Amino acid sequence: MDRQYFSVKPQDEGLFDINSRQRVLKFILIVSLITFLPLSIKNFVIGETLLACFLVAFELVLLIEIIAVLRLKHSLWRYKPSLFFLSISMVLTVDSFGTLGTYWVFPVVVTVVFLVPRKLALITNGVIIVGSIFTIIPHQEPTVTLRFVLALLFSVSIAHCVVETLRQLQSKLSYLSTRDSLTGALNRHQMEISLQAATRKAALGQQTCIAIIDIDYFKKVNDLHGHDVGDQVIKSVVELVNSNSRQTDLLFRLGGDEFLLLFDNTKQESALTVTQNIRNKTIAGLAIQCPQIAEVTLSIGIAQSIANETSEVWVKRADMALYAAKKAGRNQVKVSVISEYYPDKLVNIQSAAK
Ligand SMILES: Nc1nc2c(ncn2[C@@H]2O[C@H](COP(=O)(O)OP(=O)(O)OP(=O)(O)O)[C@@H](O)[C@H]2O)c(=O)[nH]1
Repeated sequence: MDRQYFSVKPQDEGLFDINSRQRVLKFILIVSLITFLPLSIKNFVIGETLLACFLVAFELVLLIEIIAVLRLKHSLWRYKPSLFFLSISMVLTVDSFGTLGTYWVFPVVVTVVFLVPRKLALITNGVIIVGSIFTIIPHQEPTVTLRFVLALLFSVSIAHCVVETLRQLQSKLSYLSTRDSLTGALNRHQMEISLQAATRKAALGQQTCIAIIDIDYFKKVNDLHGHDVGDQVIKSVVELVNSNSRQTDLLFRLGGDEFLLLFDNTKQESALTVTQNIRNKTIAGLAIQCPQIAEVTLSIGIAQSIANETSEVWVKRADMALYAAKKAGRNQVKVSVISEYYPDKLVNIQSAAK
């Protein structure tokens, strides 16, 4: 169950999440100012004007990009211009200073592997490595150039292996820390984050819905057939909900046999159709996957978002609709309708089609 929201392609991203990335970016900015700014001034003074200009351009673009990330929380150009100026600066450094210039290439290519998303790192390092090999040839004996090439490839390969291992570990950890281990549904912490985001969107006028889904008389399933069959029923319900909702809808396990489905930008009528469909398919679907279970049904409570409502109240309304569905005899969907006296008379529970 790789829902779009959480398949943020960690493998393709830089190694750091947005919070640690902010700390790393500040550090990079300080280090690059301390190292590259004096270098640019020195190159202006000794007459290496082209190299000095590229270093200044790199510093400037990086400065703008990092400030944008820190302030706006997103990158302006995904670091492409700064990486372009950096790669050209490296090639020009080797061209101007020969072997001395190659000393800069090693830390730069390794840093690029660690900090830049995989594809961009490959392109940047490709330009730096190929460019510096061609420019070092006139400065060096072929055997020395060969050593330089081998040492460079060795450094990049080792860095690449380490980063790939870390990315895979990061990806596994991120999966484990966001999911419920039995069903693979997202956990409560993720639910709080997603509901906060949804309420912010609701405040801006985008309406969406949540549905709380609960298996009816689930205790009896455990009591009659055992805990393992109970687990299988829970997993089957999750599979059914996932296969009957969109990739952009998110399913969270609230606990036990209760789940919350957050619809992406969906009106109440559509949420009702989807949940009715899930409810209808549950009985047939479970009969195939858990043949020992005669019948398992679902009760569902739906609530549409309201501008400036807290996520707690929104969930509470869905929960009240679910309670009404249980009270009305189970195996049905109920929708929470806002009374005109909201929030004093919080909700009316309106019966939906059985
Ligand atoms: N097999 C299994 N059972 C669980 C799990 N988590 C909670 N339960 C059981 O699920 C049952 C939940 O029952 P309730 O929701 O309180 O009640 P119910 O029998 O479903 O009845 P209604 O919800 O009122 O229709 C309890 O017996 C829990 O012990 C789990 O991970 N696996």
